[in-house]
Amino acid sequence: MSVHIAAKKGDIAKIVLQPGDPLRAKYIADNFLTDVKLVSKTRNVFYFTGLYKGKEVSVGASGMGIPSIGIYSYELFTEFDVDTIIRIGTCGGYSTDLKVYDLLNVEFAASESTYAKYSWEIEGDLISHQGNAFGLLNDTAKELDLNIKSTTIHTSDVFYRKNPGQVDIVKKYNCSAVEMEAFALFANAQYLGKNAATILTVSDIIPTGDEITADQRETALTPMIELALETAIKM
Ligand SMILES: O=P(O)(O)O[C@H]1O[C@H](CO)[C@@H](O)[C@H]1O
Ligand SMILES: O=c1cc[nH]c(=O)[nH]1
Repeated sequence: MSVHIAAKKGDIAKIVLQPGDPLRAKYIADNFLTDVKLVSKTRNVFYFTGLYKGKEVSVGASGMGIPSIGIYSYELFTEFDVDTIIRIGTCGGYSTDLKVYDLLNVEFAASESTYAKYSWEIEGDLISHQGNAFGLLNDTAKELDLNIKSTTIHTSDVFYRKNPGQVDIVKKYNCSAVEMEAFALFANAQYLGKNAATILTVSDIIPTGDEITADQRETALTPMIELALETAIKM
C-alpha cells in the first residue's frame, strides 16, 4: 500500500499499462482482461489486475500531467516492484503530417518542465524511453501489421495556450505531437533503472482542429491497447 495506491504488495503485476484516463483503464479491464481484480480505488483512480492470454497485467490511470504521473509511476516502481510501465495515451499532432488515429511510439520526450531536474537532478530538456519496451513495441507492431511511427514528442504542462503552433522546444526538437506525461515517466524510470515506454494515438490535429470525441478517447483506441497487451505478454 502506498500513499496513492491502496493495493497490497503482490496485487500489482510486474507490467502496468497506464492511460491518463481512469475510464480507459476500466474499459481495458472490462474488455481485454480476464480474472480481473480491482486492487485500488484510492481517489477513484482504479487499478485493476487481470490476465491477458494467461499473462498477469495491471492497468490503472496516471491522471493528467507531469505531477500526477510522477506520483503514480514512482509509487508503482518503488512500492509495488513494477518493472515496466507502458503509457497508452492520446496526443495532439503539431502538423498535418499526422492524422487522427495515427499511432506513435515515443523515442524521446522534450519538455520545459523542471520535474526531472528537481526530482532526480537529471539535467536537460530531452529524455529517452527507458529499457527494452520501446523496441518490443515496434517489433510487435510489425507482427500485427500496425503502422507505428517512432518519434520525438513534446510533454507540456500546458493544454490551452495563446499561440498553440509557436512553441520554442517544439521547433528545437522538431516534435511531432504534444501530450502531458511521458517526460516524467521516462525521468522516473531512468532514475530508478526501470523500463518505460509511451505509445500514443493522435486524438487531434492542432492546425486543423480535427479531433476524435471524448467517448472515442475512452474506447476507440483498440489498436494501441492490443499493441500494448501483445507486447506485455513478451515481457
Ligand atoms: O489521453 P491521456 O492519456 O490522458 O493523454 C493526453 O490527454 C490529456 C489531455 O486531454 C493529457 O493527459 C494528455 O497527455
Ligand atoms: O496533451 C494533449 C493531448 C491531446 N491533444 C493536445 O492538444 N494535447
